[in-house]
Amino acid sequence: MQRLETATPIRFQHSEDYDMDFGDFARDEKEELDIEDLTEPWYYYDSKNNTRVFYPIRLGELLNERYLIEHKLGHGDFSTVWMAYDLQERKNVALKVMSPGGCDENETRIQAEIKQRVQDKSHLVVYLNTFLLPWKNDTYSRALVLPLMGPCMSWHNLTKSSMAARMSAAQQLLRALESLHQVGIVHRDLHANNCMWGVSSLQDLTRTAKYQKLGRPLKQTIPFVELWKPGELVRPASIPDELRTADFFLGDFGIATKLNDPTFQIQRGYPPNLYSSPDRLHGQDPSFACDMWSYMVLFAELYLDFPPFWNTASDGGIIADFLKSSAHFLRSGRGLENLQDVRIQPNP
Ligand SMILES: Nc1ncnc2c1ncn2[C@@H]1O[C@H](COP(=O)(O)OP(=O)(O)OP(=O)(O)O)[C@@H](O)[C@H]1O
Repeated sequence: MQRLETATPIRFQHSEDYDMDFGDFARDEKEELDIEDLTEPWYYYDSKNNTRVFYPIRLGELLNERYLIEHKLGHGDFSTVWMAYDLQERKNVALKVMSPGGCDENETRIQAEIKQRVQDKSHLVVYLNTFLLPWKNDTYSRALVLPLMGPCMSWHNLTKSSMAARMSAAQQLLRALESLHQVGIVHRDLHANNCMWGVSSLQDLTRTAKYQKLGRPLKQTIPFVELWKPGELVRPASIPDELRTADFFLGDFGIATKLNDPTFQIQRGYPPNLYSSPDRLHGQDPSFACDMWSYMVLFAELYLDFPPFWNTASDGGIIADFLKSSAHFLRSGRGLENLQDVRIQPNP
């Protein structure tokens, strides 16, 4: 069996974790397309014409002499998120590795503020630790060590949840927002991908057993870019429903800000249109109201299984969408068939 070689001797929980099995490389073009469909685009790693370059990482790499990268969890516009095993504390964590010059400074600062000032953090995904990863020049990528979460909110998992579980999620999310607003923090990016269910502990499992539950990683070397260190595109883990818990969390504070504190710069950025309050499009200052608008969209989604506005590009815009979804909702539960075809002329 091939062994993991590192400068410092490391201790694993299970002898088989010394194994170098970190998933499978794609064998053909179809598997490469499967990966590319679900991962960050390769050109995010290219420093040419790119202001937010991603830090290349590969499975099996040991970061900060402590975090062994075992799987991929997801990515955003500013980061990649990996499942890692913390060899020091012997637990699974999520590592959010942010590209320099994006929202990294703001997210770290807001998270520090949350850690220090927010009383009830039980529904917020707040960092456990943070460290810097050096590039070959004087640049650094900031990594946040986060508690490992389950899947994001999606139609797929809502349809498998009882109404009681969905309303409990709505209540937990409202508590998360309340605890932020109490200290003057506005999230500004509330949407389904930033809301996550909890996950049952994978604590005592070997890496092989974790791969059996989450799917074996499928990976390819980052193509087309001349990298300064090795890196891989990895298809994210798929967390099965049986591992999802009823706990609900709010994460991603990249564009959050603190009201009435000029030392916090307002980051550019919006949630997806579906969740964005109209005042944002008119350049209004951040307020608690913009979070509450997005919260009500999420609440409607939790209640109905589908978002209240889903087709804003269609004739009639957002008002028509709203009426269409109300009609759909009323028809499904209360038998008002005639509301089916609501059409409104676009406002000139
Ligand atoms: N603690 C966690 N545990 C498990 N998965 C996570 C965790 N944090 C983030 N993820 C996954 O990684 C994805 C990207 O994370 P996040 O939204 O924080 O990145 P981002 O770069 O700030 O994104 P955006 O472009 O939306 O601002 C999430 O949608 C989620 O799937």
